Amino acid sequence: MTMIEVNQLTKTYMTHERGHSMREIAMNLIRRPMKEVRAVQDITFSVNRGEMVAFLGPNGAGKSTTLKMLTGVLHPTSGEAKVLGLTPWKQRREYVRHIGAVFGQKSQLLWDIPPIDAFYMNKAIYGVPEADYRRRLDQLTTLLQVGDIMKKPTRQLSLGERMKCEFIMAMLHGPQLVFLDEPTIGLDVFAKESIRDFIKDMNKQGVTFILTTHDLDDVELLAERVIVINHGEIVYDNALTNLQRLLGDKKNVRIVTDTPIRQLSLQGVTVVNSISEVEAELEIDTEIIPLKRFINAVNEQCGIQDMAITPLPIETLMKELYGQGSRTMTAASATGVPAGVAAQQGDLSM
Ligand SMILES: Nc1ncnc2c1ncn2[C@@H]1O[C@H](COP(=O)(O)OP(=O)(O)OP(=O)(O)O)[C@@H](O)[C@H]1O
Repeated sequence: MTMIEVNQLTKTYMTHERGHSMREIAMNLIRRPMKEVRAVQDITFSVNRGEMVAFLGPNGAGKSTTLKMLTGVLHPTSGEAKVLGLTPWKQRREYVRHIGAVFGQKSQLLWDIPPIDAFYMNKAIYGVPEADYRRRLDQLTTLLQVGDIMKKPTRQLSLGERMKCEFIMAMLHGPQLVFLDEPTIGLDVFAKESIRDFIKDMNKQGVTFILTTHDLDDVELLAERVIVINHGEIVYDNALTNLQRLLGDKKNVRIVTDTPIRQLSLQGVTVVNSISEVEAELEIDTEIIPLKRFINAVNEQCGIQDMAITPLPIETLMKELYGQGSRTMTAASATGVPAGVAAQQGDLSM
């Protein structure tokens, strides 16, 4: 069942152009020309109930602008979005009852007040019945292992403790859809694990999540589907596992040899990190050189002492999509279908 339906959503900001030279700065005192910034352009996608979607892109790609429109904070320049059957920026009052949001860099708690009091305020704002509130608070505090810390003023909490309370705050009214913006930023490995486990648990219980993050571990551990936006346009919308196939059959190989690797000369093999004379990280294109041939050739030329073969790291995949790698590509160009359609087909026919 479709929960989010976005159709050709576009947002153009109008900003004042700033001069840099003394003359331009002086001219700006009299007249400041306006400039258009196309933050999001014609994006179309849909999300089903119960999905966990990572919404990714480099800095300035248009992620926050999209999330602001989907949470109803910002009006689009054109296009439509229906979330839970409502238009977020038009029916905001009704809409916010059904959604939650957690921002890693912004707090929804009140600095001098203990989280438990802020929770109670939210209960009143959302009109959550006492019995539902108690049941949810119990469940959330158990899952996140939050004990008495919620009775301390927020300013005394560690970042990990505060983030757990931010999640409770966002979930107490029982939202069906939750927007997460960098939910694990700055957390240590234990806090990250506990937050990620919590998100997975809530997702299993049917909550839909839209996750924006620059932490690719979050993506690998949480999201099955990835939407990548770049320069305001969707360049990939499909399963995370299919990203691998989009790049062809490339593998990452870490290798230790008997003789120096620089003597190795093979088509389809690139040294991405030279660790020592006899140890390196290679990227191999198995379409050009199948694994078996690669292993035989390396053994003959340099002698293999140790070797580990893994899929390309997600960072490499993302760099390619963000256009900083060796080639820029889009799901649409690789598959012959519009990026928004690719996910619904569930597979990339390559
Ligand atoms: N209020 C605004 N006025 C003018 N331009 C804006 C405004 N907000 C964002 N922009 C511009 O719109 C583009 C998209 O910005 P947005 O904040 O949506 O990107 P983002 O993908 O969230 O980036 P980041 O990962 O850095 O948070 C950028 O070029 C940004 O400078």
